[in-house]
Amino acid sequence: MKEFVYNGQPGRVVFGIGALSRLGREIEALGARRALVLCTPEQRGSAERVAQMLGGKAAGIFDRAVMHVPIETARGARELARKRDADCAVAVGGGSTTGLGKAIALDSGLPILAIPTTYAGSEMTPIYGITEGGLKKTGRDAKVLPRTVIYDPELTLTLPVGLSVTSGINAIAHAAEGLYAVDANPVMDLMAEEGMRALGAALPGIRSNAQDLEARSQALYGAWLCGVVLGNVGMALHHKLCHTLGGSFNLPHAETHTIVLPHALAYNAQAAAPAMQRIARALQGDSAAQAVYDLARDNGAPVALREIGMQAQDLDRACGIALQNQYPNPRPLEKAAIRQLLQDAFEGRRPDA
Ligand SMILES: NC(=O)C1=CN([C@@H]2O[C@H](COP(=O)(O)OP(=O)(O)OC[C@H]3O[C@@H](n4cnc5c(N)ncnc54)[C@H](O)[C@@H]3O)[C@@H](O)[C@H]2O)C=CC1
Ligand SMILES: O=C(O)/C=C\C(=O)CC(=O)O
Repeated sequence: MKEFVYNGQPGRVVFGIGALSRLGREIEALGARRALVLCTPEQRGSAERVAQMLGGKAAGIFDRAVMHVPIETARGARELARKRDADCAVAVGGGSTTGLGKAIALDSGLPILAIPTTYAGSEMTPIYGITEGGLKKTGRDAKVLPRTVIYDPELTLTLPVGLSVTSGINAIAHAAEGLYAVDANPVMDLMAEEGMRALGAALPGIRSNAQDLEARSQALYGAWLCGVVLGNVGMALHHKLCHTLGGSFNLPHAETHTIVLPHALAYNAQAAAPAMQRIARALQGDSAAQAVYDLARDNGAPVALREIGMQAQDLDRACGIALQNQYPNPRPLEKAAIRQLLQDAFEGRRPDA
């Protein structure tokens, strides 16, 4: 076995159908008295329910979370937290809402209680992202890691099937790249494989019945494990490509991950063979790249960048940006091969192996 370093990350997880009912006790355990509730405009109803459960401990609702945390939104939320004398942020929603909570925590150190409603996994990471002047900056800081996470599968029943599938594959991407990360370790490998297995089994169940609570529970459990992997080890080519396509071409986050992952895995297939075997085993396929592609296609997800708004004339520029500030990757980044990868993803070709 290779030498490795494992950093345990503090954080309390409460998991189960109906777990939201424990909110009051969890706020008390954090020692909080005034919690600011965060959400997207679309999830205002869930935030109101949460605020009602908090009763006198609710410091208000900030309902302007959007993707990639624009600095103006972060400033608005920080200002409201100060005005209302909040000593805790409760983020109810997906990665955008958790990300807003992180922007507050980064500034003030306020603890976050996260209630995830997608499979993005941000609640398990010390990674934050803030967008200013059209540029998204990401970083790691222990103080943005949520202190408590309540996973209640009932809250995911309303997540549309399409987004459930792509968000689940966003989570799978964290685990897949964690297996070939420069700082991979055997503990994260176990979580990565189990997380992918749970999601790979759950997504077809959700597709056939979005109200299937057992499938929803499996998916959320898988998302948790995959999020832990993202929070513990570094990411590689796939995440770099998705950050390029999302950040510079405004492509939707989960869909972009879903489309790019098979091609990033095909690119790394020879250089990271043991990781590929584990991914294929977890998803019950013969090849990692094809198994991810089939999971997306067979469950109605987009498989081509051109389906989600990418323009053919932007592929050269995307390739150029992806080659700058490279993340460590098992196979060196070769310009012609990366350009071909983007072409394949643009057209939605099923990888050969
Ligand atoms: N820092 C980190 O570790 C990570 C950050 N992210 C960030 O998170 C953002 C993407 O987060 P996502 O969760 O993919 O999307 P999101 O949080 O933007 O949610 C997408 C849409 O789905 C709605 N929604 C969420 N849960 C729902 C539910 N249960 N029922 C009905 N509607 C629901 C939201 O209101 C929103 O309109 C990106 O900005 C990405 O960069 C994603 C993963 C990890
Ligand atoms: O952009 C961020 O907030 C940081 C990480 C991610 O979005 C992870 C991902 O690409 O899913």
